Amino acid sequence: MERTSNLRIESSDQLLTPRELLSELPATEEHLQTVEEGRKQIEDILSGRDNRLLGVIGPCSIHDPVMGLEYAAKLKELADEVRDSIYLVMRVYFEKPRTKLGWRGLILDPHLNGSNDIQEGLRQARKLLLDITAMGIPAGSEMLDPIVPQFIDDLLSWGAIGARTTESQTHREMSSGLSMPIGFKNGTDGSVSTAVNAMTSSRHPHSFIGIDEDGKTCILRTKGNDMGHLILRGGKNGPNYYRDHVESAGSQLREAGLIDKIMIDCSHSNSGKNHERQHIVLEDLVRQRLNGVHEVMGFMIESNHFSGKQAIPEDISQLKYGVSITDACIGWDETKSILHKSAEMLRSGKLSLQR
Ligand SMILES: O=C[C@H](O)[C@H](O)COP(=O)(O)O
Ligand SMILES: C=C(OP(=O)(O)O)C(=O)O
Repeated sequence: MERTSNLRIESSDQLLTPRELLSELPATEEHLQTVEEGRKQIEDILSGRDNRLLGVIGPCSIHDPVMGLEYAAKLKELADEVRDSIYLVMRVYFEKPRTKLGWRGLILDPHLNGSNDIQEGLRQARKLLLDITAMGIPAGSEMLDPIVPQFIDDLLSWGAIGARTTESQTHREMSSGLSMPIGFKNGTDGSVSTAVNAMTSSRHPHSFIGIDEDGKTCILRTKGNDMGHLILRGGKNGPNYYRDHVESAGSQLREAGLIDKIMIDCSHSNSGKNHERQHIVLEDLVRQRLNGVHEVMGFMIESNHFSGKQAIPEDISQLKYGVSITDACIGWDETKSILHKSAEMLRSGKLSLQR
């Protein structure tokens, strides 16, 4: 075997098991109540029982848990202020898929220096989710590595499958066994049918190879996830948040017998990767909703303490506080202002969002 196998494996280090991490950092009744309440509110919005918009909002990626927690404290206040028209879930993204190469997120590389201390990354991620849910804020995250959910998914109220992995069999199977509602992004090429196919697949039971709480390889047999939904994020030919796109996607979903409530990603290819355009997308989707486009059920916004982004400096101590190290985000002042104005619009039925 040594002659033909593992030829490109440099080394392998044993990781603590999910059970070990969960007993080191256990969820209490308080955490579980936040998670369950978040899932219930999201399910109500997806099933049309709750008429509010769902907003998944937060940094493109978490690179500093302290900063993430400080963001959560601000979000808590804002969430309470807009709660009557918008239900907010914090975007707590720990894993980054990359177009080519780049920093892969807090779980993979918590020290931001390529040392890839994954065990510490998992610990920091779980600890932050405990701190956020203890504040009563539901959390959502992209599910990228199929082993990672065993370490953190008890603390998540919402999950996403990203544009680069919506077509992946592994991610469809994983989603079929996840306990929370899962949003599927359309493909990076703009293909909505990729996500519709993913939703169809993940609604059904699957059997695949995974790990259990003790890290033992096992056959996981899933029940299927009936809370899959579509996220329109634009594609290589431009945005896909306009009314025509939404209505056409809605028809595709109904034809496939799937949930026809759609989340619109205000960032990525819907903003042309220009964070300063996210408010335009938000205004448009709120207006659509007020004009009776019932498919629009929510939005995603990339927001941080301060706007823009920064490259990771050689000397990590030179990082600017509260600025994204992945996609550019809007800052907190703009976040507050556009969410308040959206909430006001939804409340009063007015069709314009003044900044
Ligand atoms: O939201 C995150 C990014 O858009 C995604 O991870 C791809 O990033 P990249 O194109 O910079 O690699
Ligand atoms: C990677 C992301 O988005 P997408 O999959 O749409 O590129 C993201 O939301 O962080």
